[in-house]
Amino acid sequence: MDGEFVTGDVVDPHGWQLDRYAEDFGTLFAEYHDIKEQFDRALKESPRAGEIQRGLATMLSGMADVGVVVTDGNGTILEASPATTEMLGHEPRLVHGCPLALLIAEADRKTIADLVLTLGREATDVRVTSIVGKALSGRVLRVPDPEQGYRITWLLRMAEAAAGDIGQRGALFSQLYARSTNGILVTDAWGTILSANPAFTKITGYTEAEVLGKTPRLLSSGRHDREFFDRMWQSLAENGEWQGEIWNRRKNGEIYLEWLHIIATSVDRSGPVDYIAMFYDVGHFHADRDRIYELANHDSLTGLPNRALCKDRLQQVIAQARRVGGSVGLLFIDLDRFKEINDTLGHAVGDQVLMDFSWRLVHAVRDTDTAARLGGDEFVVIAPGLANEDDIRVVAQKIIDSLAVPFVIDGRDLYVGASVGVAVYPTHGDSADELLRQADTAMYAAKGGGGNACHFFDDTLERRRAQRMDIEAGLRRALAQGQLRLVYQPQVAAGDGRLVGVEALLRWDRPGHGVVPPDQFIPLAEATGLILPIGEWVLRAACLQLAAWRDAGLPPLRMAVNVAARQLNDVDFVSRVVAVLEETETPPGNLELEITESQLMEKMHTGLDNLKRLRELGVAVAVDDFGTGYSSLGRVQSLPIDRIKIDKSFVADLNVSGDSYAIAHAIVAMALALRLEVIAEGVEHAEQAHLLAGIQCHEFQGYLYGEPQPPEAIAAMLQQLQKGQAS
Ligand SMILES: Nc1nc2c(ncn2[C@@H]2O[C@H](COP(=O)(O)O[C@H]3[C@@H](O)[C@H](n4cnc5c(=O)[nH]c(N)nc54)O[C@@H]3COP(=O)(O)O)[C@@H](O)[C@H]2O)c(=O)[nH]1
Repeated sequence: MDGEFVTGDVVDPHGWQLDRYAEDFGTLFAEYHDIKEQFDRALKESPRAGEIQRGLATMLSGMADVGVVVTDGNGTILEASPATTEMLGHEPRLVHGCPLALLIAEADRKTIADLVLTLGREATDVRVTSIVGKALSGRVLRVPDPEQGYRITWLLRMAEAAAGDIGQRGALFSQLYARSTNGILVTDAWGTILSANPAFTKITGYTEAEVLGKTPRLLSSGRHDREFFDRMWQSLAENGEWQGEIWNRRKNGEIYLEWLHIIATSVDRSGPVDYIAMFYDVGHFHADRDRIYELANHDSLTGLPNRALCKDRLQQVIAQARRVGGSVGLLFIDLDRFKEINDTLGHAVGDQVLMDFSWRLVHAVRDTDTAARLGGDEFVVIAPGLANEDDIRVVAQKIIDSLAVPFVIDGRDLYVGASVGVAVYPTHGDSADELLRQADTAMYAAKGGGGNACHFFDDTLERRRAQRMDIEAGLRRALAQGQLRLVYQPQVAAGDGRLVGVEALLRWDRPGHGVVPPDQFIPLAEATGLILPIGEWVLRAACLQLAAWRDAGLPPLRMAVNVAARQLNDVDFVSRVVAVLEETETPPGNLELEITESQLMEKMHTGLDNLKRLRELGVAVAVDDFGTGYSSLGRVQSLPIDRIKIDKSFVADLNVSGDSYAIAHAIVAMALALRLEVIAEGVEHAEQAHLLAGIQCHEFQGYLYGEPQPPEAIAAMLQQLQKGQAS
């Protein structure tokens, strides 16, 4: 009867209907029941059925720690006691009809098979590991059976922990298995779930009991196609493992993403393998990752792509254009007067303007274009396929026009403009960096022309940009290497030509370039912010010079120092000036700050506030280049100033019947009315001085009285003055 079940079905213990051991648990369960029913029927039909059942029942009852498994001569399980559940990973009723070898770990299956084939009448000791990793030790008995030839009774016990290291390690692994936050699932070679740990339940919502005997397919989300699983199985077959992200479905229907690592446990690839699947829910990692990606690639204020993503997109569209011989238009946008808004109304208002503008920008361009914020008030638009100058100008004009309507923030109408620089791939550059640089250069040209305009890149701009960069780099070194110095131009009283003050004027002794005049580098220093350290250096150097003359016993002198807009609007300006005055022991009344009329015409809250505070401290304020900015009388009246400097352009062509004379006259009259002092600059000829004195101009400055000169020359003049006063 070997190999033949009582009903006539052929049951091979080593090839036990494996093809029927279907993946699907339902089928599997049905098969077990089929077999069990057949066995039960066979028992009922047997004349000794009652005796057998009674014997089994007696033997199996009350053996809580000893598992008893009865197999036929082929090793097919006929009966199993309740205690085997934990050892073999299945309830006794589920293992009926199953070859015992299949419930034993791969490595020990041969031991079981050999025992079944060779077992004599003597009891034999056995030590194996079950499929669910339980170390088992016990005794095997061959019991004669008149009907079946013989039966084999396996008396199994879980191996004691004291049995050695393996036991201890087993205990550790058990803990790991039970307490791991990773879900762990063990399946046999056919995917039947043999065990699942508590974390599995926590993640999927299924208890172990609910999944035992089923396949992992019950977790399927349906999101992966056949190729996905083909690749997984291929990797398992070739490498013995697979890992990756997989969408699965929880018991409550929710789909989630897990990181899954499957290991094939077979050492010997020739036989069937078991699989251990370990996984964890990576949903929250993904949420974090998405957030990190968002932060890394998008501007947090406007939500637009940031510089990094912009560059990435630009590289992509350039690569695409290169492949198909296409083009890419790049528009570099810088807001005009934005800084003023930021400085005067604060950053919250500035931020609102930037947010509103980004919205307008996105709506001014096509969906296929990318609008990005590079930082500050700099934006770009990447327009794939755009190369024609007219077409690009249309886009640029739309952007400029979008700003025609004011931003209404906190009930205030705020107007900003836009300077747009354009560079085109491949005409102006063939890399993202180059194109961005060229468009930036073109933007500067648009801004230099007064703003609210579009300018295309050309080679002249590139040369000018290179020059600018050269000056900027040189200027940084100049400050550090002491290449800056001050010269001083006399200011004299109109009545007697007495020296009353000097204007400190900056010079840069640039190695290899000679003396660089300030108007060649001050605008750049302002644009780059270098004016702040440079301006502070000038202020300190001028005050130190005053101290040196004072220490030399020379009479006190007014020192006029030019202040750039950026300095004046710096919130720390007052404290910096005060610190220098204290440090150099300069009386505030000896210092005069020169600001241009155009600076005063700008709406500068911080700047005006700074001036007021400094005047309260005793520092004088003069308005430079007066007459060029068309200030109204009312405006001048409200300003915290002491002196007006008539611009040298009016002085240059002064004659009694000319416009300049009329303007100079009006300026002096206004100044006198407002009780302001007046100094005329650029006085080169005695005739000019004569005419200016005639209209009651108080002081003169110009080549007629002395060019800007080194401190020693001024010291000599002061000595003369001293002598004159003494005699
Ligand atoms: N922010 C700062 N600006 C500064 C500083 N030092 C100078 N400057 C500004 O640079 C501009 C050019 O200055 P500079 O080349 O020194 O020219 C000055 C005089 O040399 C020139 N001048 C004086 N008298 C005459 C004259 O009779 N004829 C004539 N053609 N030129 C003359 O005028 C310049 C002084 O101008 P102003 O300041 O307006 O009184 C100039 O705008 C400087 O302000 C600095 O440290 N910081």
